[in-house]
Amino acid sequence: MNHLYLHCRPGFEKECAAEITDLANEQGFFGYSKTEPGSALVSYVCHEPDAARRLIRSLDFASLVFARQWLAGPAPLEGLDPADRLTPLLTAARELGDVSQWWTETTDTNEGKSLSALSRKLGKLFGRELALTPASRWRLHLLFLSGTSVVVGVSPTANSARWAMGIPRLRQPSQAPSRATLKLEEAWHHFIPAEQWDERLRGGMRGVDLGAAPGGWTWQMVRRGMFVDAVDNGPMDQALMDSGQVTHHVEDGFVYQPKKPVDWLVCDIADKPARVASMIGRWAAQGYFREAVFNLKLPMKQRYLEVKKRREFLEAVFAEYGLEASLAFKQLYHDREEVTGHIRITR
Ligand SMILES: C[S@@+](CC[C@H](N)C(=O)[O-])C[C@H]1O[C@@H](n2cnc3c(N)ncnc32)[C@H](O)[C@@H]1O
Repeated sequence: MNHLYLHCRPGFEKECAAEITDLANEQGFFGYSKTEPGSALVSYVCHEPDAARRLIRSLDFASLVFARQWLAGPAPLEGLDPADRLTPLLTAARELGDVSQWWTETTDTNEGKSLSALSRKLGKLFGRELALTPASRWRLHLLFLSGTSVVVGVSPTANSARWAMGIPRLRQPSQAPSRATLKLEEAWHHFIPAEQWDERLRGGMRGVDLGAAPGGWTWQMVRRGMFVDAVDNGPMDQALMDSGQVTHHVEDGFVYQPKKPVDWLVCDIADKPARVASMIGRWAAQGYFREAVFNLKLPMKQRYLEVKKRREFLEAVFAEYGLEASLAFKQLYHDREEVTGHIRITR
């Protein structure tokens, strides 16, 4: 197996391909990326015949910005006979060794949506035949590219997204003041392990939300029992203000300073990525927060390079101020022309 397949947001294939090529090369894996604009899928084909499984183990999935999910496998099975697709799928799956679970997937495209009924139907039949090994650290993916072409691959359960296609099934909470609320919820799911939520998203914590109106992100913090300073010239949702846990500051988020350090800084201001990163860097240098989630709106061109530059900038700030911090970026499912950053200061 020499293919590494990466799901991404449609329209971001170029970024996803550039990123995997760089990261694979850094680890000494050589190959080439294949993709089509709008396909929501990138294949990185390793020159060495059996390298994909080693590659998916040596890279840290969390370090990829533009990949939502990934799997390693051989070239796609093509020309499947609609009269019996199951037999070749099972044969290909068994060749990949023990797995503890399996998923059917499509790409995140209209074509993918049109295949979801078929993939579910075949998946049911497949699941009855495939024996699982609960102790295995591998998961099987059946990625339907068309009715007759399927990728059969595997991903390490501990080094991949927790959701099929990397798409979390989050429900829009009916009381939340905006749809943007799901961006912060997804960010927390992505960046904070479930078993650490009670410690890192605790009631009584203090948060600042820059660019808060109408309050979708503030609402998430309030729901966790936090007290929030919400900074925005625009109006905040009244029911949220009635919670008594929110103070609205009608101020410029780039100028606002907290009176005391806070546990959480979140920022959803749509502005130049360099301006947002520089403000986040200043807050970090001054020790104003312990964890931060922020959005960087990406320009139309050089989006991969832009994220790289912002990462380097923030890492330079951490080094200059002697901060121990983890920094990660991800283009989340609920992100559009943007990526979400996360910082955790550990010392
Ligand atoms: C995408 S909306 C935020 C949505 C919010 N996160 C939610 O979940 O409801 C961006 C907000 O940033 C605010 N904004 C833009 N520039 C700002 C600035 N310099 N300071 C503070 N807020 C700003 C806008 O008024 C707008 O309400």
